[in-house]
Amino acid sequence: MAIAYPHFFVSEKAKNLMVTPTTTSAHPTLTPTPTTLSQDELKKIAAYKAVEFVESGMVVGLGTGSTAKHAVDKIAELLNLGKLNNIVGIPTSSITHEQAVSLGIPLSDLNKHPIVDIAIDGADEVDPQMNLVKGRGGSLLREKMVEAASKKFIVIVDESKLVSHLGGTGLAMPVEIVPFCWKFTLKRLEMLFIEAGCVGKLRVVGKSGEPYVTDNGNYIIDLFFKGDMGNLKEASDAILSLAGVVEHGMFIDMANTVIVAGKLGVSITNK
Ligand SMILES: O=C(CO)[C@H](O)[C@H](O)COP(=O)(O)O
Repeated sequence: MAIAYPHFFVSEKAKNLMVTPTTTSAHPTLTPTPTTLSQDELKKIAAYKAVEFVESGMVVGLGTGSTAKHAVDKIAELLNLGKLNNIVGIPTSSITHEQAVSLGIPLSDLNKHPIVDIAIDGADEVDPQMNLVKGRGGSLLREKMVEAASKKFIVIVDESKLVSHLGGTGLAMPVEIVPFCWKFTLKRLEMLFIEAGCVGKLRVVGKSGEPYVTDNGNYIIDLFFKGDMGNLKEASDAILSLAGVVEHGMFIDMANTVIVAGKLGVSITNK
């Protein structure tokens, strides 16, 4: 269950950073009446705020999803206006690659740029310790590679993504696996969390029943928990210990900054 913001998560430090509806000068183009903001407008506010941290000459990890898309759009806009220069983007998925190419953002990869100055990406869940679930959009592996290589990883979310603990929403915790004998891997994943009533489902494309295939040619098993999956680090280690698992969608202790846009304003929390 998503936790209503700002009853938790917004630290005193973050509260001081909240942009109230009256501080229009801080966001001259981003402050319509807060009560009328849609979820997508909140995503855009968080994304635009994150782009303020991007400086000319930086190598920038470009996230994936409907929130990160706004950040990519904004970076392109600032490049076109000459307000940012010499940016190199490292896309975290083929879809973001396509978006960035269409907008004229110069791109590279981790082979050529192994150190990323800043990465900006959305998340599916954010807990009070700034741990994340990512990958409901299917790009968790490249996202994790790029974000692990980043000096600063900024997470951008609307307030609906805030949770008290990961996996407790009953929504999917994605695991990328190799296609070979995927049913066997699915069963082994379920067995790891049998006490938490874990059910795994192969992600499929629409109603076709065809497996969803990631940018890396793999499948995704979505894990659903009835109970608590327990200690995150232990859960992570257990999942990664299974042969056939490529990566999972828990991003533990990776985010440096979380920007949350909610009806009351924007909070920025740094680790
Ligand atoms: O992890 C992701 C994609 O793999 C996305 O960041 C996550 O799913 C959030 O997406 P959105 O911004 O559309 O809510």
